[in-house]
Parts: sequence; C-alpha cells; structure tokens
Amino acid sequence: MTVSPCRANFFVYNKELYEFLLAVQENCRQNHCRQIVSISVEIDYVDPLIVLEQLNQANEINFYFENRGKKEAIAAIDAVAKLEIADKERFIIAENFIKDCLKNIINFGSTNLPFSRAHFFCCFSFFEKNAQLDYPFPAATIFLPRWQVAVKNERCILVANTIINKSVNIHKLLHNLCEQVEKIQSLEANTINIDYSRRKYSKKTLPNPEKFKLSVLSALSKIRANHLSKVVLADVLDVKSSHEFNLVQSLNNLRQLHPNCYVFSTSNGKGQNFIGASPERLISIHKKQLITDALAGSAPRGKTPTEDAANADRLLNSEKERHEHSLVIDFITQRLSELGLLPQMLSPRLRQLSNIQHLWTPISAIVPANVHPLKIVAQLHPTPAVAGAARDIACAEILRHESFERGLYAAPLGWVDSDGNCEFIVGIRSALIDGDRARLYAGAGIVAGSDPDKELAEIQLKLQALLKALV
Ligand SMILES: C=C(O[C@@H]1C=C(C(=O)O)C=C[C@H]1O)C(=O)O
Repeated sequence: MTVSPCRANFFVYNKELYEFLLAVQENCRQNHCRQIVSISVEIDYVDPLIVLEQLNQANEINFYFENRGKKEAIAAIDAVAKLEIADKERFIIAENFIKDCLKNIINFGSTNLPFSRAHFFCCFSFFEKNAQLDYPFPAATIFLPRWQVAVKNERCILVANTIINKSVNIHKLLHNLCEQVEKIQSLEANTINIDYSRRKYSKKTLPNPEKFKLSVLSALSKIRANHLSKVVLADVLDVKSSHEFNLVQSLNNLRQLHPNCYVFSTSNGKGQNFIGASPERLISIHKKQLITDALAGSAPRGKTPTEDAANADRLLNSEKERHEHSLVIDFITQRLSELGLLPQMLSPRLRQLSNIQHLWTPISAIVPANVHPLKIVAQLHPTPAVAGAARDIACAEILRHESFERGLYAAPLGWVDSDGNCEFIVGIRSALIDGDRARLYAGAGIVAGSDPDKELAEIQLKLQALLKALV
C-alpha cells in the first residue's frame, strides 16, 4: 500500500492542481478552445471490478479488461470523448480521432505509473458493416473514459479525465472530483458475493446442430475443390434466464474460471453488454515491442493427467491441426512484414485453458515509430484464426453459412495509449448480454481433414465453458 498524507483529499487540497486547472482555463479563454485534463494519481488498492459495479450507470458506456496472469485489470467508466463509426475506414477514422483528442489533452499528476495518462478504449465489429440493422454495437466505438481505475501488480492507479472550458466552475469541479475519489477509495474493502441459486436457463444446447454440421460439410467440399484452405464457422446459443444476468458476478466467475485468459466486458450505454474470456491476443505493444498470438488448432483437456497428456501430444503432432495453425502464422508474419515489421516467431507450444487446449505460437516484432497500433490491428483483423484462408473467400463463406450477426464476436477489442502502447484481444469465447437474454458465440476452424462431429463437439465445449460462468 502506498502512503500519501492527503490521499482522499488529494484534489481539493492540492493547490498545485487547482492552480493548474485555473491556468488551463485561462488558456481556454484566451484561445477560445476547450481542453481535456488527464489527472493520474496512485490510490489505495481497490478491485476495478467493484469500481465498475459501484460507479457504472446503465446509460453510460464502459469497458472492463482483466488478465489475472499478468496481474492487470482496468475499469473505464463513462466517456469525456467518444466516437462511433458505422462502416468503412473505421480503423483510420479511429486513429485520427485518437490523434486529434491527444492534441487537446494535458496531463497532470503521477504520469509515469503503469496505466497512468489517457487511454482510449475501442471495440470493433467483425465485419466493417453490420448486416443486422438493430445490432446494438456499431462497427467501431472509441472512447476516452471519464474514470479509469487500473491495477498493475497490486498498485492501483486512478485516471480522471475532465473537460475544461472557459465557463466551468473549477472549484466545483474539484469538489466533485474529490467526492468521486473518496467514493472509489471507500470501496477498498468490498468483495463480490456470488449467488448461484438464481441461475436458471431455458436452453443449454445449440438449437440446430445438424445445420452446423451441414455447413462444415459444404465448407469441406469447397476446400477439396481448392476454393479455400480454411474457414472458421461459428454458431450461437441463445439463452433466456429466469432473471436479469448479473454482469459483475458473471465477470467475477469468468476471471476465476479462466485466470490465464483476457476477461473483458464492454457496454454500449443502452443496456447491452458484450462479455467474455478470450485466450487470444491480437496485439500487445509495450515500449515498441509487439507480441501477437497465432492461436489455432484445438483439443479438449483430458479428465486425467494421462488423458490430458495424450490429447496434448496428439494435438502437437497432428498434421491437420498443424496445418490449420500454420495458416495463421503465415498470414500474421506476411501482414506484419507488409507494414515494414520484422516478425520473429517463438516455437509452437500449447495454450492450456480450463476446458480446452490450443496450439499457440507467439510472434514478436519491434514497431517503427510511424506505425500506429490501429494500423496493425487493421492489417491483422480478421486473421485465419477467426476467418480463414484466403481471407476474402473465407469471409464470403462465413456470410453464406452463418445466419446471425457476428457483431463484436471474434473482433478486436482493447485499448491504446498516447505512447503507442496497446493491448487488443480477439473477442472470442464471448456473449452478448441483454437483460435476461444472452447470446453465446463459438466457432471452429475447418480445414481438410475436419470431422463435422468433432467440430460440433468443439464449439459445444467452448459454449459450455462460457455458459458455466453466466449468472
Ligand atoms: C473461433 C474460435 O476460436 C478459434 C478457433 C480455434 C480452432 O478452431 O482450433 C482455436 C482458437 C481460436 O483461434 C472461437 O472460440 O469462437
């Protein structure tokens, strides 16, 4: 725990901040502009998930990200700047929006801490245009939160972003900031209680498994005819519960059940949330060092250590699984090279999750200063891990077979900061939550040699792991 003499009253009694804000306001008056001040401060430890639970309002946008293995969690609540993009050019529009916002941001406070300063939270849909007109998330959403509470290695960093213009009452603004900080700090001792007894669903299995298997057979015939080498086909499970889903409890379950995954949630501020626990990192960039995961090829975990080891061995040595995996590696390395990066591959390994294991090859590269993280996201999404190869043909097959909107499923979701650091994951093992209804998504890569029954079993396995966590 870090000790600071006037932690709770940091904002009100911090004369330096008061004077800083007055100076910013004076500048706004003189230049007829408005600016965003990003205030970073270390606070006593508080669980960001509890902050999300306590601070979030139903009509406010939010974002939650946690990776227990990396000892990281972030809650981002409400927006001081937000952009929604309906279709084409969304990555470049998002990049320009972030760059424009950054021109107007002035930092104050402890700006060298992890997760200090402005972070932009983004979610994109799988396709650049949603076919379902009333799908609740647009093709891209980017926002700078009003409140950001992050934990890294048990240190807790709060970032408050606030708009200063010529007419804002600085004294009142400081008072409100202080009240909110005190509220956050008072959550220090809160924990999340889980009540499983209320969980009752209408359905627990796919409504039409035969249709999925027919799609696999059709894809296999196209693969045999050399139209494509891989397509990732998904299906959905629609669940109605006897009560409204509890977002925070579900996220708490997800982080306990999948401690080595990226647990995520984002709300559109209109009542719908997209949540999940993804094992797949699209890109992370830290101090110009990029890492991306080639993740494809799967086997169930065994019920005993011997069975588990046998499954793992089969996975590592299966020609079919390795082919499926290598398509992803080839695509990623080629796409990164096209941007002028020099990708380095580590040896293939296993990514073992609670219920399933995957072939996994981390790929690293140094990012040149002129390449924005969203350029790389745009260049990689969708990889053959979630679309197929060749990509455009695979995407056309997906649209032909899947009768539901993918929306945020299997799409990039993450944050980017002012220094080009970022973390984007692929939104798989995910569900769209709307009151007492949830739509769960899961897919499987189809390549030559795929067996429709096994692919169906794989998506059932993925769906059940998610269903288990929803309360
Ligand atoms: C598409 C999904 O997962 C992808 C498909 C995999 C496979 O078929 O082996 C493995 C990991 C993911 O890249 C999903 O979980 O929905």
